Amino acid sequence: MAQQPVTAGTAGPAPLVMEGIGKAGHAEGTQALAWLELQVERGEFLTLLGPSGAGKSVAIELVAGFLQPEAGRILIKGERQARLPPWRRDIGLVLEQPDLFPEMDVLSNAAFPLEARGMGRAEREERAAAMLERWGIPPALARLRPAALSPARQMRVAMARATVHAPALLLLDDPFRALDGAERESLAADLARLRQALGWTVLHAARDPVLASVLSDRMVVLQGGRAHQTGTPQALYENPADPVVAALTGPCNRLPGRVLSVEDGVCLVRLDCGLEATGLPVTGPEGSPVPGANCTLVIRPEHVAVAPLPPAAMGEDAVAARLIEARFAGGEVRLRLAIGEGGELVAHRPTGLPLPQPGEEASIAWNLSAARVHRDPA
Ligand SMILES: Nc1ncnc2c1ncn2[C@@H]1O[C@H](COP(=O)(O)OP(=O)(O)OP(=O)(O)O)[C@@H](O)[C@H]1O
Repeated sequence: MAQQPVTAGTAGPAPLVMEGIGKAGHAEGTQALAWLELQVERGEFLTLLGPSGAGKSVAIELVAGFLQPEAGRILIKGERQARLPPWRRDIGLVLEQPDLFPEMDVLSNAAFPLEARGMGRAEREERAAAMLERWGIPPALARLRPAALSPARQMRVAMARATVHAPALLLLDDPFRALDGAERESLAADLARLRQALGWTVLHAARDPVLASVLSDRMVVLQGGRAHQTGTPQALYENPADPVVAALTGPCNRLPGRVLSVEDGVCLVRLDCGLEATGLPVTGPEGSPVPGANCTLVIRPEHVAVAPLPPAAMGEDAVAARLIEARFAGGEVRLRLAIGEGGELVAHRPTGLPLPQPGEEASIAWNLSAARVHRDPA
């Protein structure tokens, strides 16, 4: 009898639901995950973003079935997974290392999930060869052992193996981390293109916010084993819930200060370095600044303009600054500036603009409407 085509489904329950997941950590009394709740929708690319030790890998391993939660439940396409071993789950999995079977050739590696599901040799090899080609592995490499391939190509074979059977859920535990810049960009571009074309649903764990933002529909910032903030990459970048999320989602300046007044949705802050910043928008009820509260002003480096001019020549709201250092970084220059008394700020400016020299008089003009003020925790 002809095999059913292996394609992603189009209807039914969410590919992944994690409900109230708790998992004890290695150390006594610690929680690797504490009440993690999330749902990945069909065709969605969701990234768990967080620092080392946030619980990203534990979350992936729980979904894969290598670990069991002490609390909560995991459903894949509405089906409870508690009693299912990893090989019975409707998933594909790629870890930081390709972990290919060293004794099998490239084609057999990529065909393995189809073989495990009972598909005949000719058909599974045809499908695996097609998936390898989609991932940029030409037929000429099919009969080689994985060790004969570069690490980047091995990762592509691992991607083909994880997707050849069109799993309900593709689990990626930071497969980009060990790759160099160009390989990483190229693999990410292929992943973005293929998952769009083939409708894959992806749960991805990452530390690099830029790569995660490019790939993801939504991101969950994991901190201390909990979902700290969830949103689109842009929403998290522009409106982080607190300075911690701000720092995890991209470069930012975090300037300590005190709220002087709050009126009509904007506040005035006196920074610890002596400068006053006014016109700062008050966002969200959580951590909203109140007069007298200690706070942190968060501003991204691209919202700080720098010029080799005295403040009076730069504009009304310009602030005197002194350049500490400037570093060329491709399309931008990264500047470190001293402001006020003991304050420091990083600015990223497009290359080609006139910039001050180290030690020279300069000014900054910051776009405070793009800054955020967060009340410090009590
Ligand atoms: N199998 C396990 N059982 C219980 N706790 C674990 C297990 N593996 C890791 N942990 C603990 O869970 C916490 C989260 O670890 P995890 O490896 O998930 O972090 P991570 O966010 O993936 O970090 P990284 O980015 O460094 O990979 C750590 O405190 C770790 O010691």
